[in-house]
Amino acid sequence: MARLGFSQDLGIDLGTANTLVFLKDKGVVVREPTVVARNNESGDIEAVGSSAKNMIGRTPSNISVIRPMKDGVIADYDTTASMMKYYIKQAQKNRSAFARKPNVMVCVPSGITMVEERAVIDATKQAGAKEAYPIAEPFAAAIGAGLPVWEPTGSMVVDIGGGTTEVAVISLGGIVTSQSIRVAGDEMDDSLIQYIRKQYNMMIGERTAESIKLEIGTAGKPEENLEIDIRGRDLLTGLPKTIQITSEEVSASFKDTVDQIVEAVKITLEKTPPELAADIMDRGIVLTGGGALLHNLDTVISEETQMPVFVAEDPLDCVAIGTGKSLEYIHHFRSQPNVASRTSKD
Ligand SMILES: Nc1ncnc2c1ncn2[C@@H]1O[C@H](COP(=O)(O)OP(=O)(O)OP(=O)(O)O)[C@@H](O)[C@H]1O
Repeated sequence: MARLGFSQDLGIDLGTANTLVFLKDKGVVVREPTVVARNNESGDIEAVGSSAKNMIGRTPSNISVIRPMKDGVIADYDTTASMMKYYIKQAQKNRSAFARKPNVMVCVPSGITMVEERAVIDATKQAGAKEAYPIAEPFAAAIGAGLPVWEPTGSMVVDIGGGTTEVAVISLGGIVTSQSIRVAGDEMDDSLIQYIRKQYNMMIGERTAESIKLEIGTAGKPEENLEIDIRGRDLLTGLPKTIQITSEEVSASFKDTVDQIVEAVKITLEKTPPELAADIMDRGIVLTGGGALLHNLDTVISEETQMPVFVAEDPLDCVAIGTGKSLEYIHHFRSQPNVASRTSKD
């Protein structure tokens, strides 16, 4: 039971696709899509998380489904703050009425601008945080993946989320070099939607595109050419129709995105000092984020870079676990904008 005046601090992975809340001593207690359904007339929130995601493409005119984060940053400030407030409440349902407000460690992309980072800090405070401490997403991902970030050894992490891919080399508690590109899992879904529109004159929704990716998507050429039925709207007749699509077609539509991810990894390796590059060669590159689960992506990155590549355990949870674990070092992070990369313990 919560003690008087006592509050459990939180780590939040505020992602483009998913938001996770880590409660100190408990682990990940909230794992929900970053989606909110709003009533256009009253402005009230109708649903948050999975129930709002289920409404995508299926709403009447008086309800809008909003994805308040885009490319790793806040696209709709008020909706983000309301959603975070809801998740913080959900994470702290056993909180005493007298408990102080929690301190919150919240992840931000490493390529974020000061204005974008300020918006994350302010939204987190508006959602109920006493103080909000930004932490660079790849740094949190590396901690969550169990990499030795505080040691004098090079660790390379590639966090492939919904909106951003973050590549970073970390040593001695700081980011030595990094790349952040606003291309990740959502871009693959978009490319598939565009491919089907051009090739088959058919419109599919983003939820359908994502489920095709999860079912038969691969990076590179698939080992087996699977075929599935998909349903959408014929753009010529306006009527529903079903087509068959193969895993080779799906994977070909992801090629541009996969190439951009590989390029970001190569650029980061080129900028890595030789001692650290040697460490990475020994220990390998670690992939985190939901995009790391794309079939064969580890093999493609390994072939292109000639480095060993591993997918972290629970890649979708790494950033949240990392934000939670860094709560132990909260005094090393300051509640100021633009400290994302200043993560040194000293
Ligand atoms: N099995 C899978 N295969 C391929 N992609 C997957 C799989 N599972 C999840 N994804 C994709 O991972 C992405 C979500 O990952 P994650 O939750 O790590 O992102 P996020 O933290 O919300 O985004 P960001 O870090 O960009 O802000 C989505 O694009 C989702 O479609």
